[in-house]
Amino acid sequence: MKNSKLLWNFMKGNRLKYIGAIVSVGFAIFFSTLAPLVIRTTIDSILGGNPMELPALGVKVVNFLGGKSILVQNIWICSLLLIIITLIKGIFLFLKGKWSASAAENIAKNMRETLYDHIQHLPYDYHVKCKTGDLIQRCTSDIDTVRRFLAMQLVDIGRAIFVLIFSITMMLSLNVKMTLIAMAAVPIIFAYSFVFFNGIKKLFQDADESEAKMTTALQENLSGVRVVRAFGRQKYEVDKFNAKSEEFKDLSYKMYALRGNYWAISDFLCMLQTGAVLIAGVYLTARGDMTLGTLFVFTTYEGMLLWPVRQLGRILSDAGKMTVSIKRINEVLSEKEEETPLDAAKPEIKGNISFEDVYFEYEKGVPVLDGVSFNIKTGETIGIMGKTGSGKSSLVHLLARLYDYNKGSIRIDGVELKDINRKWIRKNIGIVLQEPFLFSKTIKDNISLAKREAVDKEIFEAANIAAIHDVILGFDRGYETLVGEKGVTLSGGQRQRVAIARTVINKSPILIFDDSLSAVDTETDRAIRKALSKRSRGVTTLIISHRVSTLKEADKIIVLDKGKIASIGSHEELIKQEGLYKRVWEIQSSSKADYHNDSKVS
Ligand SMILES: Nc1ncnc2c1ncn2[C@@H]1O[C@H](COP(=O)(O)OP(=O)(O)OP(=O)(O)O)[C@@H](O)[C@H]1O
Repeated sequence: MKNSKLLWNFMKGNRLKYIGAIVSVGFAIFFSTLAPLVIRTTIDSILGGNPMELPALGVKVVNFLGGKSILVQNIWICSLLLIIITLIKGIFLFLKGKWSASAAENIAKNMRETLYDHIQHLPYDYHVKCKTGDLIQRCTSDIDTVRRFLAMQLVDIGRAIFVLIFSITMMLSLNVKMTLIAMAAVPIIFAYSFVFFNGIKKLFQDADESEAKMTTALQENLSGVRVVRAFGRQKYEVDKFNAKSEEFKDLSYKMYALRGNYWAISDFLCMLQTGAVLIAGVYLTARGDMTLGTLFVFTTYEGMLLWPVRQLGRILSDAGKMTVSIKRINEVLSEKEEETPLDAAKPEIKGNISFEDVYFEYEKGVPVLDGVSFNIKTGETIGIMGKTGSGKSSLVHLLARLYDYNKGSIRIDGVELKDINRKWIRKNIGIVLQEPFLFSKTIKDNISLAKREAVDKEIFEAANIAAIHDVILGFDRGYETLVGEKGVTLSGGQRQRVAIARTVINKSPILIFDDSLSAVDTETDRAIRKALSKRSRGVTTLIISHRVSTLKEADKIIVLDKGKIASIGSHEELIKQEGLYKRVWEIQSSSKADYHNDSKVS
């Protein structure tokens, strides 16, 4: 019910077109059923000597054309009438096709855009947890299933109903006994078709799923090609893909074999039905109980009837498939969007940050941050260190309102973070994520992503700060170099630096680097930090790193342990205390000494 309501809502603005398409199909079927009647009258009454057996409207048409005597002398008028009827039918079929296709395309476009827009506004957590492949399938093939149903099958249901109504009414008015014979196998064919397509639906679904598995294997292989090569897993990957391909082939074969059987058996049933009409019709005509023209009408109507009856089962089972797709689309649309109250504050952000007893959990009862309190003044640089999983990324994600904290308080320049507009806060906080994603665009487009109006000078300045300007100029196409899918044409360190340039271009009052200098060497790391501190005076900077050399110049370093602050202080203060920071410093400075000693030796 919820799903049909959703479909009905999406049809808004196109409902009239649909009604027009169904009415047109009704007219087309009406004219299709008229044609055999014209032939019947021509055979029986104009060429033959039988009296005219026509409804009042038919009599009026004959009189309009000049009466029976004129028609006998000008038989071409009957042919002309047939041509006109076929032409009118053609016009209505054209209108049906035009309106239903246009309505279906509009509805599909509407659905696609609504879904895409909705996905853009879903919480970050949804995207972290959802399966991307599945979401893509909902936005593409599920919408296409709905589109195909609306474009063809919905109108086909109307067509089948009109064919049944018109032909049965006409046949009943001509000969009741023959009508019963003509309809005898119809319920059987319909029931067989319905049961068959309902049964094969499961196979359709299995084949669909198997195809999705095959595509996923292919997509994973292509994305992870480097891992595959590095671990020499080509044979394993080929075998895995072949197994999926084999499974898909078997299911598809089974499906086509079953469908082949269905069409053969239903063809046979239809032949039997047509044969029965012919035999009974010839018998009745020979006995003089029925005219030759009426026999012609019955055989023609029989042909018209059987095709939609056979299709109706398929249409109804496809309607089931469409319902599944609509349900899957509805599931995404029912997900709650990130709240952005219109009255949320948009204060001037200077960069004072305070955490007070902050508690945060992803899953109920499993604290990720607990009792976290600290203050940062505008322009300070804060380092964050901690073992993996200690909550460093979660802490900075809270600042960007990618998640909301459960207890405690986070204030930016004295304003509670939860009261600040999400878009506003994200506009004022530049964050370089741990795994930066670059779009398949030019380097220039990637850097100016958050500031479309940026001029070359600003782009170059940002690239200079990120120590990537000279590297970019070294590429044949410079800033116009295209970044491949997920930035594969760039090295890890180059990708990180482009991501840094993309963030610093915006001159946000708060900058966050989530372990985003890990893939660059210590020299470049130092150069970037130096350039940043020169350009970003007054900017509050948070740097997450496992490298003491990156953190030691920070005003304050926060050491996190299992979601709690283990210690906080400057480099000088922390190396005097026992704890993680001191241990890491000792390990890293001794390995540095080893490295230098080794260098000297070599
Ligand atoms: N979206 C999520 N849903 C559920 N749990 C999560 C989610 N993201 C992180 N976690 C869990 O929260 C804890 C803290 O993760 P977080 O990424 O903040 O750690 P981290 O200190 O940044 O680690 P690393 O140094 O490896 O990046 C971990 O136990 C992690 O498994």
